[in-house]
Amino acid sequence: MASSEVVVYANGELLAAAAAARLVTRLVDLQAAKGSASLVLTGGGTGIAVLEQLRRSPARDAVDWSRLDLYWGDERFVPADDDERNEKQAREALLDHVPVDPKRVHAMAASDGEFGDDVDAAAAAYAQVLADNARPEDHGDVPQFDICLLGLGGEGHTASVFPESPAVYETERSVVAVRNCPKPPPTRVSLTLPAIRRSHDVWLMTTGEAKADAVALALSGAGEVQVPVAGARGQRRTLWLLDRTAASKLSNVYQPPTA
Ligand SMILES: O=C(O)[C@H](O)[C@@H](O)[C@H](O)[C@H](O)COP(=O)(O)O
Repeated sequence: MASSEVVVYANGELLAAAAAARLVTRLVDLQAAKGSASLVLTGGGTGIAVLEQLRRSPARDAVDWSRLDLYWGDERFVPADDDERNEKQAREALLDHVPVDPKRVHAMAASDGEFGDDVDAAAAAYAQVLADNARPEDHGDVPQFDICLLGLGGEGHTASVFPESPAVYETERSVVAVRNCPKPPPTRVSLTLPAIRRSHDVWLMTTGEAKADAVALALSGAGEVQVPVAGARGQRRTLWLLDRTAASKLSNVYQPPTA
């Protein structure tokens, strides 16, 4: 398993802008190499801020948006038009402004969608979407995502996988329903850690003092049951993109000058 890399930015604004620039370059390189790319989006303030910055980037349309496969790491199980939906926030921030191929945008079901309020059916259906999009070279029922973007919570959750929750113990399924989620809204659909680990690259992006303990625990070898983000590792690369406050409990990492 590759070691983690840490990059610290002076503040959250710079982190989001630099992560967006990094994403453009990586997607362009992937498309140059293999004609397409796959990206897993995340909810949360930092994840959406990166998409906002990507929309505003002068290099944005160097990406061939029509050859990008888009997935979500998790989704709030609420009506499609609810402002809490990660998909709605992603569309407003970026996807409605670029020419993505609708057939290649794989959103998780909403609670007023085809499965109604059956969140287990919604989770199973998304697992099937992943299986349907896995190729023989992926060796399993989950595509080998090129990049998986994730945020994290102060207690160590990532996607909607929380400490000591049923989801964190899941070793077989790629997607699960989450109930009584400590972070509202309470009902969600989430990739599991084994599914996240199918990614080539995992980029963990967060800001704020409140995340510093979880960052330090995850990077110092904490177990994934207590600190789920510690289990969010890429096959090839695990990249932590932090601002100075989120990195404040780390030693021997380069801290840039305050902007
Ligand atoms: O749907 C969600 O809520 C997210 O997927 C969640 O995992 C989020 O990324 C973290 O809670 C960080 O959120 P902030 O960046 O807003 O702190």
